[in-house]
Amino acid sequence: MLCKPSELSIPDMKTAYQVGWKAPVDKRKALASHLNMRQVLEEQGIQVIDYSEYLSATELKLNDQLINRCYVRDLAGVVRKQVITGRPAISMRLPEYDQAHQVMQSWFNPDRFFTPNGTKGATLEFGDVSILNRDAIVINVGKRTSIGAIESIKQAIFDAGFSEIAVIDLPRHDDTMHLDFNFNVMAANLVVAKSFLRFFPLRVICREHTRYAMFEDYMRYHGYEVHALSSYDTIPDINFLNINPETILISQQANTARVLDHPKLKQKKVIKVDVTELEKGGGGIRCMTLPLRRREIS
Ligand SMILES: NC(=[NH2+])NCCC[C@H](N)C(=O)O
Repeated sequence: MLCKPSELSIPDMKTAYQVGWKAPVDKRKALASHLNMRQVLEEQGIQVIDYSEYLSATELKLNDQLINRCYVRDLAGVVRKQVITGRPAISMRLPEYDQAHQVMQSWFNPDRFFTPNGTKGATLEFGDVSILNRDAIVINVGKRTSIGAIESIKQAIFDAGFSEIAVIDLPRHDDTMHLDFNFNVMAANLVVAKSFLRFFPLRVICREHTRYAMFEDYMRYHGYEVHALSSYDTIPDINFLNINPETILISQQANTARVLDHPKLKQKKVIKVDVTELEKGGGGIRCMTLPLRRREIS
């Protein structure tokens, strides 16, 4: 699932600063980048849906003006066959979460669509969630996602067949905001992470008990080597999308010589796409894509 960028341009640096963006944005350039990314995904055999195309004219009038609407990753997540809806930590994103959830709800069977009954203040943005394998899911409770939200989705995750929820608590800075600014899966046996994650313990919640594990030990336990980066350009380098197990879709701005410099990535097919204008809003390709259905791998 995607959503085209807003109909509003961000005219200058002062405005960009006030809305939490890095730079002014030209809506025409943003749309062109989006359509280009959409085309690449379709060429790769992915069925693409833009939720805004399912909104009524009145709803669209509002949606068109929501500057963060292209960052659909945060809205919801699919764990196995279960859709779980998110809840934003910043109120300017509330309308788009609501609208997208309403559209999505009409696509899925009610027993596959779970809206956690968020206890007060519980927030859950799916840029903070990463599925490691059939057993384990990693969630960052940092700047955007709260520990209370984990309580409300824990049972749904276990019911979906997972046995571990590994909770990390990353620094609450802009460049470490979501898990996917710091960490991403690169291959069946490789994850990329900013090197500072090495110092963080994870709280691993299981059905019956809780244990602690250091980040790298935990990854190793699940068969992943950590490709640790000590220098990086956060969004383009780390916020890429795995289109399928063989192919990575990454920003043109990414330093691929650095990010993809690993023996386990020699066979990887890498597709670069120019999303520079869209990255100015503080999100990258992963943030701009919400995978709903994935191919089962053996
Ligand atoms: N999954 C992500 N990293 N999303 C980034 C969202 C950025 C957006 N400007 C926000 O503040 O919410």
